Amino acid sequence: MAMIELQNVTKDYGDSRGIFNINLSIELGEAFGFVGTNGAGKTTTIRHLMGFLKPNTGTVQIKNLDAWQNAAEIKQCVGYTPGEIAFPDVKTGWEFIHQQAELLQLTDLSFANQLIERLQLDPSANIKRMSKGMKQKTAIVVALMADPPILILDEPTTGLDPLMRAEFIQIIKEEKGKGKTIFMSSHMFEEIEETCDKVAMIKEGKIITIEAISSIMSNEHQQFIIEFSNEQESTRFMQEKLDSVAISHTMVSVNIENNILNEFLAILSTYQFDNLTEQNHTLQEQFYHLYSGGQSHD
Ligand SMILES: Nc1ncnc2c1ncn2[C@@H]1O[C@H](COP(=O)(O)OP(=O)(O)OP(=O)(O)O)[C@@H](O)[C@H]1O
Repeated sequence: MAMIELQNVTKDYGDSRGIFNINLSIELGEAFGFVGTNGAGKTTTIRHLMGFLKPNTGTVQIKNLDAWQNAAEIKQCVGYTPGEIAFPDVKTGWEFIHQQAELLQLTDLSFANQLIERLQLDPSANIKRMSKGMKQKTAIVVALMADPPILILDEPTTGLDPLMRAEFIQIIKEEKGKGKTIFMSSHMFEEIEETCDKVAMIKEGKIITIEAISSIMSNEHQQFIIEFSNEQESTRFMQEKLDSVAISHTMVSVNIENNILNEFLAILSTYQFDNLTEQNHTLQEQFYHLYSGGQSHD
């Protein structure tokens, strides 16, 4: 069952800015990562999920409810951290936490207290004087404290130091273990690798790939960087029917399925090259490959 579903969603801000024909489906209990460069369209997509934006075309649904029309109802079952945290007019972290608890009709703050302790947050601090990391921690506590079945997190670890980021990852793993459906954008590839089942990459407002993390990390394909002896050789190699991307005038990144490895090596032996290195299978490597290659997933 899809808990979060976007079908053909477009929000066109003009000048090729916005999001275009977005299709995403996040199943019950799935942790789904969302990555892309600055301005790629992550926050715009997430704001549609929260019913803050109405799409020009297409449908956005959470638990089969229209995200725009049923925004109030949806908020009761979604924990959300915004990309840009702006607190209402409250003095302290505690005041904000209590105010949000009241809105959620939450009387038991024991989980909030556990999170506060684990994230080493001092909620008595003046909210206006809080550092970016402290504000982020406060937003995380509020998003998670009512134990909602769906978490929508827009770059939740921005501003957290490495220790706190590790603690956050642990918390998210535990939330996933409870069966939560999680949609999380991030610039941190490792945290998506560690927590998510699937990842979608967005580039210039369009989804360029959706893949299982396990398949990205698997050894079904290999990624090589070849440094050719000169530009002519690299240009000639780019004509081969292989999944290649030029990194520089003489360097090429190539994705090779294991079953054509021998064929690839035979082809390569007809070229002059100075260096051949195998890359690790990581989300970061996949991201660079697709971003420079510009594959589309319409
Ligand atoms: N209200 C708006 N009016 C006009 N353009 C907008 C508006 N909101 C966003 N955009 C543009 O839409 C594009 C996508 O922006 P968005 O904030 O969704 O990107 P992002 O992937 O979240 O980026 P970042 O990683 O920097 O947070 C950008 O080109 C942005 O300038």
